[in-house]
Amino acid sequence: MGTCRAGFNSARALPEAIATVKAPHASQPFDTRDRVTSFRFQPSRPLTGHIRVPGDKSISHRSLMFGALALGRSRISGLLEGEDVLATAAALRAMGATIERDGDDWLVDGVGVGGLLQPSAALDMGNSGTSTRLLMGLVASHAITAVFTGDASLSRRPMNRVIDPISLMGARFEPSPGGTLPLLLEGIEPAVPVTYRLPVASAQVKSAVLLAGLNTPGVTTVIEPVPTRDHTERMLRGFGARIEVGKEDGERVIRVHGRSDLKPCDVIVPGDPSSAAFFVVAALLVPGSDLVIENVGLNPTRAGLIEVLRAMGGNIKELDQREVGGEPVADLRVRHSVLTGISVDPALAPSMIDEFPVLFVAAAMAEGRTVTSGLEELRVKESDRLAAMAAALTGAGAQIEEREDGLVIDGTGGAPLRGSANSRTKTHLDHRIAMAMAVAGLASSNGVEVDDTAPIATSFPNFMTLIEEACT
Ligand SMILES: O=C(O)C1=C[C@@H](OP(=O)(O)O)[C@@H](O)[C@H](O)C1
Ligand SMILES: C=C(OP(=O)(O)O)C(=O)O
Repeated sequence: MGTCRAGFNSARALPEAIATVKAPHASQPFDTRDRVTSFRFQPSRPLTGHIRVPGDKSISHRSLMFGALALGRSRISGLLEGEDVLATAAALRAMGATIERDGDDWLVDGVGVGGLLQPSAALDMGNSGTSTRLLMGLVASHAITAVFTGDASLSRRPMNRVIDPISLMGARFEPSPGGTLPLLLEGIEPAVPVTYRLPVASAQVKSAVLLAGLNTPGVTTVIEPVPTRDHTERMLRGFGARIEVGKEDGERVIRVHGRSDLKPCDVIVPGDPSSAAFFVVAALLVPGSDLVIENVGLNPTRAGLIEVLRAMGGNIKELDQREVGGEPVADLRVRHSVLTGISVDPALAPSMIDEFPVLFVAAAMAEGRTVTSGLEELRVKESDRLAAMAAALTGAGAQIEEREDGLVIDGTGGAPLRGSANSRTKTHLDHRIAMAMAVAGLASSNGVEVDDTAPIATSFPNFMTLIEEACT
């Protein structure tokens, strides 16, 4: 097993190791527990004008990670300065990378593939599954030991999906019961290359294995039966990694050749389609709206929501289609539309996995029934998003049936939601629940109370400001 540099004694039991290194939580900028803020989202005027949502979260995490592994200086424009991405930045700094703001850009001075250093304290991942799982992959093929901690939501999420493949590569884990955080990871150098077929459609698991492969001699292969977001593949190519993507027997196969240098890059991060989604649905639902959301990333592995909303009758036009930083981008013009319920093809789920909470809001005001299925993954996000949205929308006056793998929603036919005045959405530390129900409030007749808006800052720090901008 891997040799341990100074800092951790890998033979020590996990709780003791964590007690020694645990970062003081209250001082972390991404800890939401001390600043619970409830807010009542009131019926809105039409959404109009032009807005710009912040940078893509997935691309922002990856630009910091790949910049940290490159030899030299990368410049990132449009980085999302949300708490999740800042957790990634803090962890990479703790492992030797230099990451600083430079005007509106961010500069990353990398340590080279294989050059990450032993962190001297636990890596606090806050609320961020992407930070945790991708960084576990990076640490796995270095001779370092790290403890990963997170908030109450992240500490409930399953990590065995990453522990399993990374253990095959030789890394050793001491997770908390059920394969959760806090966990200790003892990396190994050299790790063993594997061929791994993903048992679950997850870009985080795919990326964790590929990132472990970067510092592993030989070829690490991931077989992806169901395609998921492909930012890791696209960006690694941009950073000069030796990576091949092909199709074999109908499945995507990705091969990364380890131990080759990454070159620094200038990355331009497009606007996040998962953040734009809240404004797309708000503009579709609030009568009189005509809103342009500029610079939205429309990578086909992320654009499922737009396809579904159009199939429901949503008036969404792509203006000025172009390429930004290797990703398709357009400005979206969205006009109020009367939506019709549909049966959502479960094959589309990976391309809109984070957008279901707000799709459920759209469905709650559509004409007729919307049926969703194949969504078991939503139960292991920041919250159980099927249960949380079923409860929240029922409180807001919608007709919902919760099934094991999806929701069935009977819409109002365009009429605003009319919840009881004292019902309150429970967000369960989940930014997407908070924002989806904010949209429900804008389209309601008497408002929707959200119990805790603090988690919104994990992915969309200026959400409230943009609502004001679009609604006035
Ligand atoms: O790779 C990524 O950047 C992400 C992958 C998705 O998670 P899964 O891989 O768990 O589906 C998504 O829900 C998350 O917000 C970001
Ligand atoms: C699931 C999400 O993020 P993560 O897995 O990074 O916490 C999300 O942003 O909706």
